[in-house]
Amino acid sequence: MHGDKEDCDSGYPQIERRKKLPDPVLREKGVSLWSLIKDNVGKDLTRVCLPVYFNEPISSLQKCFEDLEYSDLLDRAYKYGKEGNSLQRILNVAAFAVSGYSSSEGRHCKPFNPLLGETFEADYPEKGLHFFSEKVSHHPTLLAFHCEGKGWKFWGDSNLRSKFSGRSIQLDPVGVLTLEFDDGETFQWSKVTTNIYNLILGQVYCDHHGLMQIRGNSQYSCKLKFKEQSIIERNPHQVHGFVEDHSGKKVATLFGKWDDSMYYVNGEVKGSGKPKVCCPSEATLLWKRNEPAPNRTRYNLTSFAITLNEITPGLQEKLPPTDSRLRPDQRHLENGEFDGANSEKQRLERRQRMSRKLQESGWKPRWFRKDGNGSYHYVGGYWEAREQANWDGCPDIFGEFNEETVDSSG
Ligand SMILES: CC(C)CCC[C@@H](C)[C@H]1CC[C@H]2[C@@H]3CC=C4C[C@@H](O)CC[C@]4(C)[C@H]3CC[C@]12C
Repeated sequence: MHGDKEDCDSGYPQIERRKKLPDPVLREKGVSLWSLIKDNVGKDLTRVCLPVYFNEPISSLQKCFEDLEYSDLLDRAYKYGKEGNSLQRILNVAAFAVSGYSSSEGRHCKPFNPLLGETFEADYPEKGLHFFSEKVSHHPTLLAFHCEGKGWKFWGDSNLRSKFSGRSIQLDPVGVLTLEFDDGETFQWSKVTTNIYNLILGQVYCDHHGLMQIRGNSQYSCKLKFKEQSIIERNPHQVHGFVEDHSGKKVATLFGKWDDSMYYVNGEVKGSGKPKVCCPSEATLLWKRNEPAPNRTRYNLTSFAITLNEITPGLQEKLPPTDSRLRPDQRHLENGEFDGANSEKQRLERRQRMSRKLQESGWKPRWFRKDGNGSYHYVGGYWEAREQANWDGCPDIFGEFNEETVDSSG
């Protein structure tokens, strides 16, 4: 296996990960989404209680890590910047910011809404990555994450504002994502608007639109436009934008599709969408989406997403009691044990209703702190605690709860 040796990053252990989800124990019975939605019009989408039929077997803490599938773009951006190539750095950062959307294509299930204090760790030495996320607030629903890669750190918190508008649900992400390279260069951007269509008839799907601005202390900034789909759109999912220098001069043009690939050409190329001169043969490829998973299920998870809820050999003993992988309803769903999944989900949701009280009585996240601007920062210590298998102060959030501690008004 001579080639393999060269491909893998020397020094990083390879972890054998699964290629498919477990085969379901039972067949699932369908449920009408509309019959459930019509009773919930105007409510916060993240808090609507739906049967597990509408869930995919990963939590939003895990889904957050899906945005890092193409983290090698950041490794590349770090190397380029270190060699003094600031333009290549921002081009790769921009491609990374778009690449996170590719996993949403073909997905139509809702991730599990984590319980307050639930966490998720992803130790991917084969990618040179350490990722950690925690649900830091239940009202409003807030997640925070912190990730370290080869030469960079990436962090942020995610909150969604949702609006139901008859034809679709609109999700507006609130908050900024920050990327900091070890040489001190930083970039910040926010995610664009996501719409979910076909809630009433047909297959549910999502689309993304809006302007993404990537800025920081670099000499370059980048503007990317995610084009809103229209009924007559023959070429959906388009992203188009420019890298600009301090004076506002366009030094490179980016174009592509969030579910497929991104390219660039030097200089300014006018015309939005797919400019004629910008056929891929004259442009340079920055990012191309991985092949879809060969063993696709109804959930349409990517090969990368399939690995997120797996408990690889030796991992169970290392996890804190709050990790998403230990959440029983999600595990049941993954195994195709739908009755168990539904009853456990109901039990945990009942339990979750005491979170508001918990939060009001001064509950604080274990691994993140809120700063003056209301954004969350990792306080550190998770991987150190894991090293010592010391999970003091990590509550048993998935177990039975004591009825007396719950407000009977719910
Ligand atoms: C009502 C239910 C059954 C419909 C299922 C809707 C699916 C398509 C929804 C539910 C939650 C949604 C995700 C929620 C949050 C984000 C973060 C955002 O920055 C990009 C889109 C993304 C990743 C959404 C994609 C679409 C999504 C997966």
